[in-house]
Parts: sequence; structure tokens; C-alpha cells
Amino acid sequence: MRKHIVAGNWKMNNDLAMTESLITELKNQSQTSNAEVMIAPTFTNLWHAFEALRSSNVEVIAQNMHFAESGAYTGEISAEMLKSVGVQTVILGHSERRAYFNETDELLAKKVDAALKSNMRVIFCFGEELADRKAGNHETIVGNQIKNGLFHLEAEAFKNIVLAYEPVWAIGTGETASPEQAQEMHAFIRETLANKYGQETANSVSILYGGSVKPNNAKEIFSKPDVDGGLIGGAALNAEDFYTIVNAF
Ligand SMILES: O=C[C@H](O)COP(=O)(O)O
Repeated sequence: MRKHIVAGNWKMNNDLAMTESLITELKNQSQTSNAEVMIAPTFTNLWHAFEALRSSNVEVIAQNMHFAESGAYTGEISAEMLKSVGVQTVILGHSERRAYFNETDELLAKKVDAALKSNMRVIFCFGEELADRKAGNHETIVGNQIKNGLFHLEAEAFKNIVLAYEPVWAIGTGETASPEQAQEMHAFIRETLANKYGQETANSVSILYGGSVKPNNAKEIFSKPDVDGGLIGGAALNAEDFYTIVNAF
């Protein structure tokens, strides 16, 4: 049975004081939920968040990492450094990393390998741009992002992989994919996995949807059979909104 997951990606928001106060609010909201709950603060706030949420059911995860173990990579963070502050899961391949930091499929494959080698769990993101969707190329684009980033792995590795489909045109725009569009793409993603690794592996992988998920649309999106959770941006910056989304499961 695959897991339901709701992960809040704080992106480059919240300094230490704001992190402290949002975590206090999250703890006030926090209760038993039907989904695994995660938050991804900025690197500088990971340790504080980990300590503050140590005895809660909220996992603190990272937004990115480098593929190398250490070395002359100014400004970068390794898997082992993340693990040393309690982080066990990392988001890789977010469309903002791909677009603004030139992260290619090839680079992402190396990052995935490095994270898995350090026994971390990966939330691997991908998604098409508006022009691809309009041209009807969305499945080809997404299929290639998955193949190029992940298909060098053995089936076994997918125990530690979560997928996140985020259509770029729906991120931070207020425009969501319709629940039907999300389901259609998630079913395609699962079929792509099944064709390579078999149905059992495909059925075991959680596929999250991201892109303007809000308290008022989460329930409908999460009701779709192949949508196993959400990667939440803007709405994760408000504890009440975030938990309304978590509790949509
Ligand atoms: O990582 C989260 C996604 O980019 C979604 O962001 P959003 O909910 O603000 O559209």
C-alpha cells in the first residue's frame, strides 16, 4: 500500500524568527493525519526545524543538495551534511532548480544516485511547461524527464523514491491542473514506471501533485486514484491552510 504524503516546500521564504513562529503554529495544528507530513525549510533553518519538530510527526526535509560528498563546491551542501542535521529526505529536480539553476536530467541523475547512496529518500520533481502542454507534448516531456533522471536505477531503488508531478504552468500561478488532468498524467507516469519495472513496483511508488494546491481544491485533487499526495508551495507558508490540505486525506 503506497503512502499518502503532503510536503510543504517553503522555497526561499522564512528567516529564523519566521521559521520558529510557523513551526509553533504547525505544532498547534498538528494532529493525527492520514498522510505523512513534511516541511522543507531553507538550509540555514534545517537544524532548528529538526530540533523543534523532533517529537512531532512532521519530517524536516531539504529542498536540494549537491551530488559530491565534499570538496571545492562553494555554496553547496552534500547529502551527508544534510543527514548530520537530521534530514533523511531531499527534493530534487524542482522546476525552479531546472529553470533558474540549469539543472539538467544528467545532473539530476547524479544527485539521485548520491542521495540514494547516502540512504536518503528522494522526492523527484518534473513537469511540463505551458508551451509543451499547448503543443500536446506534455507526456513526452514528462516521460523523458523520468527516464533520463531515474531509469538507470534498479527497481529496488524505488523504495526510496517519491515522484512529484508539477506542471510548471500551475506553480505559484493560482492555476491548477484540473483533477482530471492530474489523474491523467499520474496514470501515465505509473504506466511509464510499470512498463520499465513492472506493475508491482509502479503501484508501490507515491506520486504527488504540485501546483497551486490550496485548501479549497486539495480534497478533489487528492480524491483521484493515482494522486498520492501533494507538494505544496504557497499554501505551506500558512499553518492552517497547510493542515487543511494535509487533512484533505
Ligand atoms: O514545490 C511546490 C510547488 O512548486 C508548488 O508551488 P505552489 O503551491 O506555490 O504553486
